Amino acid sequence: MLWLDLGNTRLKYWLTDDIGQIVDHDAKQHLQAPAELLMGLTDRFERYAPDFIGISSVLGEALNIKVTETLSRLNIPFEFVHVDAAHPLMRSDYNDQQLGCDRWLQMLGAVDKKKRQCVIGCGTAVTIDLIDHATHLGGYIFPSIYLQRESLFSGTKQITISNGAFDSVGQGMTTQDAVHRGILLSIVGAINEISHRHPNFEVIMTGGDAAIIAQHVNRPVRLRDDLLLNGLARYFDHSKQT
Ligand SMILES: Nc1ncnc2c1ncn2[C@@H]1O[C@H](COP(=O)(O)OP(=O)(O)OP(=O)(O)O)[C@@H](O)[C@H]1O
Ligand SMILES: CC(C)(CO)[C@@H](O)C(=O)NCCC(=O)O
Ligand SMILES: [K+]
Repeated sequence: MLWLDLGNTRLKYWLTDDIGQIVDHDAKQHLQAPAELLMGLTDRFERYAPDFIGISSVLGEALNIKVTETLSRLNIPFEFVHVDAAHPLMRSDYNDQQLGCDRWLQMLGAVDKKKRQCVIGCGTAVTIDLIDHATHLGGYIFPSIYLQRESLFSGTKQITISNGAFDSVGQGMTTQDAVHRGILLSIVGAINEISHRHPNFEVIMTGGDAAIIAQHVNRPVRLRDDLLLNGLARYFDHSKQT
């Protein structure tokens, strides 16, 4: 199988064998040209001769059409995930026309009907979602630490910070520190507040920035890097059976 995650910043792919083991995986910036990037990867994909391609995309109709055109040339069946708010593994009252499928798949990959869970995705946006015994209760969306820094940079004259490390939530004494620490605190503080309001929820974090953020969260955090892939496998396994 070939699994694709078309995110706002990066395209990720996983090639898995018959027993679900990952045989190849990569993540690449697509610079809003995912179809062109996929074209360059087709040789690699064809070498493994996957029998199916499952796709998560949050890129919108126009780019999805281009991706469809590119994938059609491979002569391998493929399918885009559609959010199903009444999925047997997890129901949701969130507006299913709006819920991002990466966000939904991360939850589907994590959901456990015996638990209360808080699933946090740390990509281009940070998403925080609450799930109570396999019912999605809704959530929050924040700009990532990098998007927040870019917005300060572009919206002010005196803040010219465009790089540096996000490594502390203590107050800063320089612009550099105040910016990085303020931004990191906005996300860490929100997570701490949400987990304070929902004390019995297991906190699960995934995505490129999860480790940076998790360090400062004052609750035990389970870091997982397989949630979206697991969600894709669960989604297509179920759709094959029905
Ligand atoms: N402006 C930036 N400068 C440096 N690194 C960035 C910037 N924007 C994003 N990143 C990196 O991108 C990664 C984002 O995490 P992740 O891989 O989960 O999401 P993504 O692939 O970028 O987002 P999406 O899935 O929405 O495309 C992080 O590792 C972060 O360090
Ligand atoms: C929130 C992001 C950007 C996270 O990648 C994506 O899931 C998305 O575009 N969602 C649509 C908005 C929503 O989930 O309500
Ligand atoms: K947008």
